[in-house]
Amino acid sequence: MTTAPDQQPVPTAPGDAPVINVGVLGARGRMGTEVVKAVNDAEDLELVAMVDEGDWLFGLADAGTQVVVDFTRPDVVMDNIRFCIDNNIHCVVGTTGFDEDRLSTIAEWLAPKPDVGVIIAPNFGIGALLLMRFAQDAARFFPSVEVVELHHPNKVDAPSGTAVRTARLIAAARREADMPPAPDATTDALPGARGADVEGVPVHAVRLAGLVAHQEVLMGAAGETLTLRHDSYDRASFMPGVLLAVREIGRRPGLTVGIEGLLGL
Ligand SMILES: NC(=O)C1=CN([C@@H]2O[C@H](COP(=O)(O)OP(=O)(O)OC[C@H]3O[C@@H](n4cnc5c(N)ncnc54)[C@H](O)[C@@H]3O)[C@@H](O)[C@H]2O)C=CC1
Ligand SMILES: O=C(O)C1=N[C@H](C(=O)O)C[C@H](O)C1
Repeated sequence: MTTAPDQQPVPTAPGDAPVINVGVLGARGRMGTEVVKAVNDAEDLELVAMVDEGDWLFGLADAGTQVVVDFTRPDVVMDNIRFCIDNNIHCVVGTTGFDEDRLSTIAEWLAPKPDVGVIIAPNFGIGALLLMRFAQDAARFFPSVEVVELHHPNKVDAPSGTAVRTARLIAAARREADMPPAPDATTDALPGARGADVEGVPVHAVRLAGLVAHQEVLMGAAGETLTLRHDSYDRASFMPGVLLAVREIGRRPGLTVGIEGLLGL
């Protein structure tokens, strides 16, 4: 403990840094449960609120939450972010479902709140982020590209947020290199057979018992292919990235998309 100027005791972490009060939204879900464990294990973080469906959001503010971690559902996450911004609570968001419209709306909400931060991260896994970077770098060398994401069967959205972001990054790299559309002579296909079209990159979603979160990027050129693959076998793989975002968000007001910048990638 240290003493603040108003003589209120302020808990401190080892090294005398102030402890960060964390609230978890979606605390009873697969990711939320893991975040609760990770926060409880971190000496510099204090778990002050666990909120799930049906609970009162004001519990977060009442508990003195400084940073919320949201792993809920695409259909409720915008309301949660709005609540956090209105209550001057930083928000680290792993929930999927963000398009340009949603990001612009959040930026508008943040405009009158220059001290509040929102980090939206399609994936907190270091390996997944590296895969995205490698795919971006390799994109201009291969005329053909397809993204395949593979997940547990309880996932509500498809394709995954990570796959959409990966495809968009690849598409941007291809545009920058003035590449033509990938060769594909298909004129006759059952609907869905060629996957979803994300800015010209086909994205395929597999749902399979036994899986957690996996992604492949397949690239092809004359006589060769390159396969990049990442596997999250356990949700613990996302926790270092989540905790990094929680610790950093106070220094990053405004809207941040992806944690690549926090990792120096
Ligand atoms: N960015 C990343 O690295 C990762 C993102 N995700 C994403 O996180 C989200 C959650 O994934 P899971 O934990 O697997 O789902 P889940 O279904 O296990 O958990 C979601 C939880 O949110 C709760 N919830 C629903 N509405 C709520 C509300 N209005 N307020 C508070 N809680 C509410 C549910 O009751 C449930 O406990 C998904 O969008 C998923 O794609 C998942 C893994 C990693
Ligand atoms: O629902 C999941 O499990 C995951 N969701 C995120 C996504 O949609 O990209 C991240 C990771 O793939 C796990």
